Amino acid sequence: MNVTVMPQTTCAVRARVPITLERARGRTAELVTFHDLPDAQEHIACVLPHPPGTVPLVRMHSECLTGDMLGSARCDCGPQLDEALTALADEGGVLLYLRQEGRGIGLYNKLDTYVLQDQDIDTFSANRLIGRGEDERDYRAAAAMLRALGLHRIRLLTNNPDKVAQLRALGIRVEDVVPTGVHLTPHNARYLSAKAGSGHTLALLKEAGA
Ligand SMILES: Nc1nc2c(ncn2[C@@H]2O[C@H](COP(=O)(O)OP(=O)(O)OP(=O)(O)O)[C@@H](O)[C@H]2O)c(=O)[nH]1
Ligand SMILES: [Zn+2]
Repeated sequence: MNVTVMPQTTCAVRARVPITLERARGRTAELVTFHDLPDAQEHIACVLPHPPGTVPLVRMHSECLTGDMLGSARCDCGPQLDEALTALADEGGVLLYLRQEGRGIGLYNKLDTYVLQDQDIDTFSANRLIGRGEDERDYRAAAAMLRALGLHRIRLLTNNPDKVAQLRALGIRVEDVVPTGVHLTPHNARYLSAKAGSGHTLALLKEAGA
């Protein structure tokens, strides 16, 4: 094994592990692990080199086991992850894969809300009905990871204005916001519609008539 793990007491890079990713056009990325992240979760950064002197593209992707791994059609997470990996393969940048399953409520709770959503309750109201917040995520760990990677200026790939606002409040210079695509299908139309209603910039969704 050729991985050096360096002891640290503040949030810092712990190790960089090269890995070839079929979902990133077969490019080799560095998977970066960290010491002392604020929420003690095992978040990772997936780094693809960007041209020196340019502001890197960053995607903060919240874990969705059902969408990212199983290809669930209920949400747009899987296509968004593929879109991000393809863009990062093309121009370089960083994917922060954040262990914030179910917008922070966890996998089992998310699956419980699916049962409610099948009774015509939207994704945000369903969270409230099980006693949780509509969106429990914060991006302190993401900001710490970016700092540990030496990235203070970024372009952020998202349709979620809250991610931009939180990162800026945490001292990261978000110089540009790059919209993600609108991966609309008959299965996720209600989900995307609820996201648009909660402030996500999904203008194309309206054009698509959902
Ligand atoms: N609680 C809950 N979480 C969900 C549901 N569907 C997907 N998620 C989670 O939502 C997170 C992704 O958040 P989204 O609201 O889809 O998108 P976003 O990350 O806020 O915004 P973008 O950066 O534009 O993609 C992931 O952690 C998913 O696990 C759902 O129905 N209920
Ligand atoms: Zn999802």
